[in-house]
Amino acid sequence: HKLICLEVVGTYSAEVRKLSLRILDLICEGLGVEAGYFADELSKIQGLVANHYPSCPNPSLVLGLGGHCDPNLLTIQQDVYGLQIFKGEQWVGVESLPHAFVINIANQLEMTSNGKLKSAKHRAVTNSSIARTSIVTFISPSRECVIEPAKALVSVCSPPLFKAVQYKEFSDTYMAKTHDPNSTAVESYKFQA
Ligand SMILES: O=C(O)CCC(=O)C(=O)O
Ligand SMILES: [Fe+2]
Repeated sequence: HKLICLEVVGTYSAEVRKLSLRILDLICEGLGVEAGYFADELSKIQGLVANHYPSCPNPSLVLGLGGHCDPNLLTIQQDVYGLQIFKGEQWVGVESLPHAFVINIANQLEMTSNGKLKSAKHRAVTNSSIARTSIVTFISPSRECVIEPAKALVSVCSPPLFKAVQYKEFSDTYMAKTHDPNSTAVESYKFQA
């Protein structure tokens, strides 16, 4: 079983990587940033997480995973009902489409795009009848990578909104702020207006 699983995970991860790089190139095109901008250090690390949420007798009292934005660059997960995004000041369920992926913009896309893209706040709710497993891929910068707004998006009229920071420092700030209701890691690297 172990060997089969390794093979499946390997194939899945390689395909998800290709998809991610394609999506990132489309994002470059949309932003007006040179193709391949995210292809090296900014997307170097790929992580795979399986979250398992047992069924819960009282879903209104128990969240699967509390509201958060992901610290990495781009998150790709297979679509299973239970994911919600915070939109228009309320939690909205993500419609479940068979064979579709959900793509979440994460913190590093917000900072590199100079705020043009916003990290999506999301959470997972539990369900009283069925258990749920979500398979989530995190595309992240290398720890040494310096994150800053892309030069192509910065000008006199559009000054940088975020300070440059090494991803390992950002990650430590993110961890330190996980239970801070008043500010986020991204906010701590914003230039004060
Ligand atoms: O299980 C889910 O649908 C959400 C998982 C998630 O947001 C995460 O692992 O960061
Ligand atoms: Fe997440």
